[in-house]
Amino acid sequence: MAILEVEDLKVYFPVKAGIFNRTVDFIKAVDGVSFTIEEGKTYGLVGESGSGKTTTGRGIIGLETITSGRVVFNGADVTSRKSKSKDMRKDMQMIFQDPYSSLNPRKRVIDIIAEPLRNYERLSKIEEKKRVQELLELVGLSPESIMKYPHEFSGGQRQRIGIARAIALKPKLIIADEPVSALDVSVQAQVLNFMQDIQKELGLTYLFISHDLGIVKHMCDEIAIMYKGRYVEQGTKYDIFQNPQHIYTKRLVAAIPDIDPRNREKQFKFRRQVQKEYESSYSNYFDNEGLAYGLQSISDTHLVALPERG
Ligand SMILES: Nc1ncnc2c1ncn2[C@@H]1O[C@H](COP(=O)(O)OP(=O)(O)OP(=O)(O)O)[C@@H](O)[C@H]1O
Repeated sequence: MAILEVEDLKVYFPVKAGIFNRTVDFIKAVDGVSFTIEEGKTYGLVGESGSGKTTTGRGIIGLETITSGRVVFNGADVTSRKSKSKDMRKDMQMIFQDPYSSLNPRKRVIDIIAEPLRNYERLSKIEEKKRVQELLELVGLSPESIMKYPHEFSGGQRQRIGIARAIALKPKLIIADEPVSALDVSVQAQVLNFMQDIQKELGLTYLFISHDLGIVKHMCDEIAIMYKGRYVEQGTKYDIFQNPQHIYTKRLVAAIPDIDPRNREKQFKFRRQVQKEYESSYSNYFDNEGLAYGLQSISDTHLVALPERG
């Protein structure tokens, strides 16, 4: 069953200028994005900085005003802020990139994690403490940490606190925006594996936003590649990694480092070949403004932004 359906989502930011502060242009941060996420799956949104990934996530959850398009969550239209019911706000949560700035440094762990509970549930102080301790245990932190402050934890532990807060209300969908990119490489894998464990345990669905194709390969069932607010390609993990069709995707895939030294020569050749193809065939893949074309379907699961044939 589809838990999230996004149809032709656009989020434009006005550019203002002059003494009258008039809108002279728009930044098309998200420019017509459509996708569906099935319950229990992880859908990856990949792209370089500024491609519109974060704005897509923020638009869906209601942190950014949607210019046009439709968002359907669990069968209900939640496109506008007003249409987002209390249940929807509970069922859709976001994990942010930077565990250092997203946790209030002046609040104790108990207050950070209990905040969503206080907004939505009426628990006694004793029940609340018990729930927060259970959540801490679930994310692998000691229940005794409830009186500590964020600075007393490492980066990986802080992200676990952010995750505990996000799962406190037992949401259905979590939008994870670069959840490990602020962490040391050594703790990234731990947090990612832990996210997969709780996904199974709690039946969560993830919209997983990342610039790192290697991480997305590890985490996601379906993947979309974004460039300047538009999709260049969407498909299953196999479609994107074994059969990339858009030159932009090919470049990203070719750039993933292969840790096996025996593959180095092969990878180097592949990279050179892709770069040549990029230079010689750019106009086959991007329009006059350097934007991706509309998506064409090349199989049941695989969409590629190509000029219309004929
Ligand atoms: N509030 C805003 N006002 C104006 N422009 C914005 C705003 N938020 C984002 N943008 C612009 O929209 C575009 C997309 O930004 P967005 O943060 O969604 O990209 P991203 O792919 O998530 O990149 P990053 O990984 O760097 O966050 C960028 O050009 C950005 O400067």
